[in-house]
Amino acid sequence: MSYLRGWFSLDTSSSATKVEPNDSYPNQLLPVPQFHEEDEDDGSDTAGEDDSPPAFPAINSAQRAVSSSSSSDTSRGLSIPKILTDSALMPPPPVPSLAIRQPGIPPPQSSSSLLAPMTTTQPPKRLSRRDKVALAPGFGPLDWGNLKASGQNLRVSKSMPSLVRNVVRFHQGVDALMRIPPSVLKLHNKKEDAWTAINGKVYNITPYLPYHPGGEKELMRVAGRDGTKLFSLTHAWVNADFMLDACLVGFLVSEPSS
Ligand code: HEM
Repeated sequence: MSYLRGWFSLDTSSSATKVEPNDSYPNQLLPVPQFHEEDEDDGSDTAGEDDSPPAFPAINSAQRAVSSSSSSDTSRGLSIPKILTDSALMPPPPVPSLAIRQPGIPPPQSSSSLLAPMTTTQPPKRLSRRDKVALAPGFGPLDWGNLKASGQNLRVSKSMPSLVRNVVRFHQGVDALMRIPPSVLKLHNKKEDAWTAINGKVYNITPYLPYHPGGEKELMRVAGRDGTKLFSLTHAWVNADFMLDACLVGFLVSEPSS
């Protein structure tokens, strides 16, 4: 208890008694706890233990001095915040009338509108120039996904020359991909036997032709040659690696020097 005595070496009894139950002391300040001399060490281990917390802020602290120097709490913004009723709160924003909105027609002008700016209601000009081809029933993106997952060998096509088919099958059999120079790639430029190279990988695009959203004609423009540039210029966002993974036949290599 000696350390406690140190804390309360000042005249605690007098400062504590200044706080009357009805005094309007600031909310933040707790009344100074009463300190009783009789509680002093009486020889037993626990009898003199005082569990009452120390005054906070400390009795002589600057905080206490400042707060007790002013009589009005509200003058220093120390009042308890009031809970506002619904009617005293800010009204909610108006509900946007999305239902009346039509593409290309400006929405009603309102400064508080949450609608997207007008520019996004028009389709991008780039897309309107494109020829999106109506695919035959059963040839949508999901159907292509199902065909890939079916386990059917898409690296070879029934329509391709049997010699080519056998070479591709042979490589598949030994789990090796072919090294294809441009001169060989060039031979595969017909619908029934169409290969193209995208980012160094050579794909058999014949099975994908009826599934291509841009149409067979456009896709055939890259048959028998490196289509990386045209592919990227048309739709760089398309993941050819994923779309055609089941059609991979080999890698494009430079022409062997003989
Ligand atoms: C060789 C691999 C190719 C693959 C895997 C492929 C795949 C795709 C895919 C998935 C789409 C739909 C994209 C979308 O809706 O955002 C598409 C659209 C299209 N593709 Fe390809 N494509 C290929 C090559 C080409 C080539 C060489 C051309 C020729 C210029 C072409 C022309 C188009 C066009 C015009 C569209 C329609 C774009 C649109 O709807 O805005 N594609 N293609």
